[in-house]
Amino acid sequence: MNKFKVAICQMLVTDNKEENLSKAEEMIREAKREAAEVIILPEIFNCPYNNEYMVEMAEDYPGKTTDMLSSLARELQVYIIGGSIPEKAGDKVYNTSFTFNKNGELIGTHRKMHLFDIDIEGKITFKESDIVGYGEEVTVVETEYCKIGVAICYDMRFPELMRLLALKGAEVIVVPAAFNTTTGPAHWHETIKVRAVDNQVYFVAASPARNMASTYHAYGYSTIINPWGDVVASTKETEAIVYGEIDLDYVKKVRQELPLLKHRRTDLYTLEEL
Ligand SMILES: O=C(O)CCC(=O)C(=O)O
Repeated sequence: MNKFKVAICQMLVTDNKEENLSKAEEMIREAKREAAEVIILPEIFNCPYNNEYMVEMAEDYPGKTTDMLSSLARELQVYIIGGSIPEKAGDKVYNTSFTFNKNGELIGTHRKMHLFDIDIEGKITFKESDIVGYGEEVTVVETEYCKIGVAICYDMRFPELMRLLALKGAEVIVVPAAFNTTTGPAHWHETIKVRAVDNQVYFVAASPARNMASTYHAYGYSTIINPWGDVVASTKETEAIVYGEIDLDYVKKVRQELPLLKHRRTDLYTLEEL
């Protein structure tokens, strides 16, 4: 089984949780009709990406959103990488991605490790760490196809983490993300391309659609890049499902022809997970 089809549901997220969940369900069902086997949602898909909403709408695991993802995965016999949601754990909130296998079992939980605390003069200020706790684990999930590294948005700006995912065996890296109309045009395409090329993986970056009625204007442009750096599939800022084929033989081929991972000078430098 060296090929499989992935789908990114680039959905429009509003401040109505019920609407967001129905939209996610509708798009997941549509992706299944198109024979996707791994279906991916964007970062913070059940509420707006905004500190007040994230606190107000945070859910425990298991909860309404994760129950829905799990039962859809089981019913439709697909993997679901459930974007991310604000997860309540005790008195903390995390920005967390839950992954379910075809039996609806939870096979991965990634809590965003790098929090988006930025202040770009005259453009955008965001301080996620005011309300979100730091994740502490590197996440690689085992699927029947291959290992998939999962990280969330700002996490992808840290090449060390992306490299660790590849060193832990990931042949695909999936990143639910929500760049914005300042950092998106500046860095989105370049970052996902270079992470794919550096680590010789398929890189799947899943954004919400842009909602100008919301306080945070997501960039959109969900994209799948292959290990050579070619765009497999992409879209613009409006709602859409992006489909692409992952070819694991191609990962092998690129890694054989240009053996970057083997040519690292680990006698001179190392990268380790503590
Ligand atoms: O890195 C960026 O430019 C955007 C990051 C972000 O929006 C996030 O981490 O949610």
